[in-house]
Amino acid sequence: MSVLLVEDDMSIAIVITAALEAEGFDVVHCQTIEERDRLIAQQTFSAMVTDVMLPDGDGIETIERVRSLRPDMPVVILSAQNTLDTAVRATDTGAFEYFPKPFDIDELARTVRQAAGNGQGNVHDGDEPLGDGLPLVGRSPAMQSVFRMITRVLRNDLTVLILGESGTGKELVAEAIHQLGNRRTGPFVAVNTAAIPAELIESELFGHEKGAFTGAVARHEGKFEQAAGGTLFLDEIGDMPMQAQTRLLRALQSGTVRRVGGREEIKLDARIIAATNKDLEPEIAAGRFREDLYYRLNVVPISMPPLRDRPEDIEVLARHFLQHAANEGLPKRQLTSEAAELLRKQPWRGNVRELKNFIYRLALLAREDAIDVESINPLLAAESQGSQAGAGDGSAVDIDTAVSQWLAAERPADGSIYASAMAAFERPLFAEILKETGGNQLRAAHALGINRNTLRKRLSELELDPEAFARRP
Ligand SMILES: Nc1ncnc2c1ncn2[C@@H]1O[C@H](COP(=O)(O)OP(=O)(O)OP(=O)(O)O)[C@@H](O)[C@H]1O
Repeated sequence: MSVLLVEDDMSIAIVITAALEAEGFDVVHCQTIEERDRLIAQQTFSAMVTDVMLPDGDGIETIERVRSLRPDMPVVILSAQNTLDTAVRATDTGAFEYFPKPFDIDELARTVRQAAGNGQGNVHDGDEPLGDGLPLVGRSPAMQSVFRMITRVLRNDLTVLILGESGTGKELVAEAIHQLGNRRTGPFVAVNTAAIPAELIESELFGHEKGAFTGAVARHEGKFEQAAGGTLFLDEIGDMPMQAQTRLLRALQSGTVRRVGGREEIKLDARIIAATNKDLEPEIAAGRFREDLYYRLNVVPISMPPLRDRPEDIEVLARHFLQHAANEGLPKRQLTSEAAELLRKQPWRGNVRELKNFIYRLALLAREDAIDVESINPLLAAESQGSQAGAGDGSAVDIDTAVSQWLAAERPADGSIYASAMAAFERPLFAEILKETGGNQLRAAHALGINRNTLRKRLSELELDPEAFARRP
């Protein structure tokens, strides 16, 4: 069996040729689209392995020519542009498989064997319009497998369960599946099942009829109905109350929902994507999560790796967020490579969300257009102080304790408690922000979200001198 390899990077071509020959294939190698088209017209191959960026064009854009001559030849696409967009473009061509570079050569060889053995390459019909791509970035192998999983569920309605710590991008993945998938013309309805009071969750999800319970003054459409023709994203599924879990399971099993207090069976027409940051197996063992519901939801699991396990994504994410911040009107900043290295070394316990917030703050507060280590250090110091202050019970800063301690120690005369408390809070707050901005009042007012004149007035009332925070050269 022979395989056509289209790859202009000779070192990669040599490695792939050796691996495929070891699998028993004859490898015909060429470096351009022109040669590819000529060879395909002359000869039949069991499979083709092709790079995307070739000297005379794009290997994906021109794939139709290959398809029209050899519709049944499986195609394996290799790409150095590790974006979700490329993964989607590649799979939308009907490619048998897509491999982001760097890839595991043995896996590639196994895949080619499988593809050639199958004799048919079309996973998708290839006629689908392409999605717009989404700003989901990442170059780590872990994110590349997330992209591949996404591409596999775009042309079907399988239920997807997205697992991962808070801030790893679960909701963004759900949106990507919706926006790039078959249901993109329908609505995307997201429900945070943990944020709805237990007694309201059923009526939120399934709707209710007028008079179903006290307060049900009118008929209400549930989220399942609202998502008809589109996608229903059930977030924080691990925190769903038991009774609602039972109703959800029944809905998924029967493919219908019934409004609370209603008789009518409404056909379910939404793709379900669920997500949780909880490890569901211990929840099942503890009797807090229904095992049968878990199996219903866990048809295609996608695991979002924590950011600390994929430091190679930090720099691309940081640059991506700086660009976004600039698009939203913040100053356009560049990151020096030393600064990127420093960001890579941080633990980012809040994952991508924490990094994103940090980058936006940096974009706002940095004094120079080029963000270097000196601009980052003070902000990192402020972050770690913040997290130490809240380290006691692992929660955020305990403001309640601070208030009661302050009242116990400093309680002013009745009638002036509010003003004194506000001053007590404002003083360290303004000092902290001025420290971050090196005494720049304009930036501080921006960061605080208050008018510059208000800030100036309050500083003078509090007898805080912004000059005291100016950075010394
Ligand atoms: N790979 C990524 N590329 C670009 N932006 C990302 C990526 N991952 C996450 N983000 C951004 O980080 C933020 C947090 O992501 P998201 O809300 O999807 O996380 P989550 O896992 O659903 O969090 P939670 O469990 O707390 O709901 C969002 O603003 C999202 O746009």
